[in-house]
This record gives sequence, structure tokens and C-alpha cells, in this order.
Amino acid sequence: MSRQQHRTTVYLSEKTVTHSEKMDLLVLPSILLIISTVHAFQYTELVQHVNSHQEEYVEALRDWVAIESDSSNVLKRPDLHRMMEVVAQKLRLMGGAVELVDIGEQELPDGQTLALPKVVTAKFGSDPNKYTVCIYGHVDVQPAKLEDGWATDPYNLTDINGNLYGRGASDNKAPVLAWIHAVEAYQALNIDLPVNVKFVIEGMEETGSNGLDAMILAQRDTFFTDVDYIIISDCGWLSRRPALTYGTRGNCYFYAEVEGPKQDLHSGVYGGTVIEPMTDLIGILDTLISPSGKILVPGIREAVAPLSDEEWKMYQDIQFDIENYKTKIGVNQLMYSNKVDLLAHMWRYPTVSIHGIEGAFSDPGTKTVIPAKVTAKFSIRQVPNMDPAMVKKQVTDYLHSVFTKRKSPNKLKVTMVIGAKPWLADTQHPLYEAGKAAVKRVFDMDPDLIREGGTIPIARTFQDVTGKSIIMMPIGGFDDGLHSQNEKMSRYNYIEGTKLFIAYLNEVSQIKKTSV
Ligand SMILES: CC(C)C[C@H](N)C(=O)NCC(=O)O
Repeated sequence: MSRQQHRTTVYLSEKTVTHSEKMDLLVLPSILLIISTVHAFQYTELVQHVNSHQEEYVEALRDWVAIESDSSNVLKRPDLHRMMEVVAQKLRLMGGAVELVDIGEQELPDGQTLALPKVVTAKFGSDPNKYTVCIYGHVDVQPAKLEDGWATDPYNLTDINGNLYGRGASDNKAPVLAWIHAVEAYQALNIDLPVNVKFVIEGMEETGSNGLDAMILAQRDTFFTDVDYIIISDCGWLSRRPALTYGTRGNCYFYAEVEGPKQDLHSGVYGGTVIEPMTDLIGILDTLISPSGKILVPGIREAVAPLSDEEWKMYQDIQFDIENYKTKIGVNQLMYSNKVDLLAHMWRYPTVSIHGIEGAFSDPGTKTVIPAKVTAKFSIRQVPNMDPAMVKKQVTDYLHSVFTKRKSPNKLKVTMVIGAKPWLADTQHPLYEAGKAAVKRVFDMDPDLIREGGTIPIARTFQDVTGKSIIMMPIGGFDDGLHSQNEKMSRYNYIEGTKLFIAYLNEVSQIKKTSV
């Protein structure tokens, strides 16, 4: 019950007591009926509003997806700046107190600098008697090209059978819009927001949230001072069942550069005489992880907190269809064959992924070249109790020692470009109880309590700097294809997700004050 609704309840009770000397147990059920009708009426109105505006919501997503806000491509930086302006303007038009916060510059590997996209902050309401929630999201995206194997233009939102395909549709443009539309629905119906709402929307999440840590630290005692809770909706469900997320893995992202001759060479003319940078690079990459998934960098596995019996039991109880998972990603064998091992290695243990090699020949055709300089990109997902600073040293020392044994004349340079810590929440916190109630109201089922194998770099900073509790409330589907070809957001998740956020704001307003 929201504060507003709570006032209604008191009013109804007082009125009944005042006007009826003989109130007895027979009257109570009708009072309760009236009260529940008041709730149902408001929620129903909000839901009707969402249902009748869903085409507009899809159009808004289409406009946002059309902006190629790829934060990893420096050539797309103007699009990213425009994206942040569009977000700010949307929130301004809704009457929010909006700021575009300058977070400085980014230093590029070649030493040049580039302006970071501004962070949009906004504020709706400042009633000291209400909780204040801060909703975090991002509107930058991963790279996408039609030639990567997309069935449709990644920047032209395409509705096929109720799925909205487009880069960034699920990660994270639709969830950000769903939050905005949730606030807009309350406004449109002149229903008081049950909590004050703040937004922090950034444009560098996909590349490690550069500049955002410093901004949060700088605004800890200003923008964040009255924030009670932080809500993040930048992840997905595990199955068709809605979920609440209580943990994310961190990520340490590395470049390993091997440099040899001063320029690329003809492999027929020079092959056999030159110690090739690519051979060195592949050789050292192959020492990072064994074929059975064992990380070979000394010290990494030793740092991982052991899986407790309680966690094991939680994973055991989660419904997870292994065959369905295999079908979804198109493989017939996984690294592990039982559910608990799979979930634990998805969420709870570190892993090494090798993403690509810059400078290597990768076009179609058969170019016979010896690349002069190649840079591998790989990352290691972080879990409690790993420490990115320690991982940086462990990986750098290890790769140099392996490289030294090769006795190669080439030069190796190892750099860590992202060092994001893992995040973990207390599922007993009332934020999660409120989340369960909202899911129950909208989907009429209990949510899965899950962790996330991916990384939301800023989650841990929010927790450490502001000291506030965080909940992750995903609305993405389990098969949305984040970072992949044909990323999508289903209409169902987008629209029902908007209702979930509407319901959640209401549930949060009812958390007992002592629970903050
Ligand atoms: C599923 C992730 C938590 C989604 C997030 N937006 C993301 O992609 N983060 C970067 C990463 O590499 O995990």
C-alpha cells in the first residue's frame, strides 16, 4: 500500500468509526473490500494506461535504437553524445530536474584524448516523507554490423512475431525506457509518485563505465545524499520465469600486444626466417585456460570464495533446463553436465574468454601475411574474493614469464583496461521482498532469485560509495542475445516490465522505515 493509499485507509477507518457506533466484525470485510478496490482501481488505471500506450513505447524504442551509440568505437562518439542529449530532453519534457554531468575525457591507447559522454541525472519529486530511489541504466551499446550475421538492420528496430530486434533493445535501452514510462504513467494519470525517483543514465557501461566512479564519489554528498535505494535493470531472466538478481560477476579486461618486425611481411618470402608475433601470441594465450576450463594463471583459483552448502542448495532448487539452454545457444555439449556445476560456473566462478586479435587478418579470402603487431583481447570474470589489482599483477607476471620461456625477440606488452569488481546483495533485504510482491502482482508467480554472469561495473561502486542497498530487477528475456547477432526485446517483456516497475515503485513505498 503506498503512502497515499495508506492515508485513504486511515480515512476510511476513521470515517467508519465516527459514523457507526456499532462497528463490529461484520463491517470489517466491507471496509477491506473498499480498500482493496481503491488499490485495484489505481493499479488497473496504470495498467490500462500502459496497455493503451504500448505502440508509443515501441516507437520510442525505435528512435533510441536508431542512434548508433556504440561506446567502444571512437568514430561513433558524436552519436553517443546525441544519445545522451535525447535522454536528457525526454526527462526534461517530463518535468524532471535534469543535468548533463561532464565527466571529463578518456585517454585512448595511442595517447590521444576524447570527451566522455555526459552522464544524465534527473530528479522527480523531493518529498522528505517518501523514500528516494535511484534508477541506474545505460544507453550505450556494443558494436553491431549487418555483416556480422544479423537477419535485420541492427539499428532499425524490427518487430517479428512480437520480438523487437535491434542493437541495444534489451541491453539496455528498453529497460531504461520502461522505467521512464513507468514514471510517465503515474504523471499522466495525476497519481502521486509513491517514492521520489532519481535517474542516473550513462553512456560508457559497455566499456567499463569510465568516469562514472569519480562522478558518484564527487556527488556522494549532493545528488546521492537522500537516495535510499538503488535499482538496476540491466540483465535478464534465467528462463521464462521473472527473476530478481542478487549478484553479478566483475571483469578484468586485458590487452596483450606482441610486436615484431617493423611492418607486415609476405609469408612466402619471409616465413621460416622470422619469429612471428602471432605465433607467440597464440602460444601465450593457450596457457591461460585448459580445454576443461581450468584457469592456469597461478593464484586466481585460490582466491575464489568456496561455494557454501546454502548456495549449493539454492542452485539445486532453481529450475534450469539444460537441454533448452543448449538449444538456445546452438551447442550439443557444455563444459559441465549437471545443473549446479553449470550455474556455479555461470555466476560464481571466474572464467577466461578470448575475444579477438587486433591486427590479425580476419577478412574473407586468403591473404598470406605475417602481421607485424597483434593485440589479443581477453577478459577474466571476477567473483568474490578476487581483487582486480591482484589479478592484474597475476596475469601480467604470468604472461611475461611464459613469454620469456619462448626466448622470442619480439616485445610483449600486457595492459588491463577494465578492472570491475563483482557485486553481491543480501536477498533478505526488504527490497527483495518488495520485488517479490511486485512480480507476484504483475506476473502472478514467484520470481527466481538468480545471479548474473555478466558485469555491471558500477554496481559495486554504488554500494561501496553510497552505502545504499541495491536490487537488480531484470526485464530482459533469457534469449535476448545481448552483445550478439539479432539482439531483441520481446514486446511482452517490455510492456509487462513497465507494469512491473510501476508496481515496484508502489511496493518500495511500503517498506517499513526501520528497514532502510
Ligand atoms: C548481462 C550483463 C550484466 C549486461 C551488461 N549490460 C553488460 O553487458 N555488461 C558488460 C559485460 O561484459 O558483462
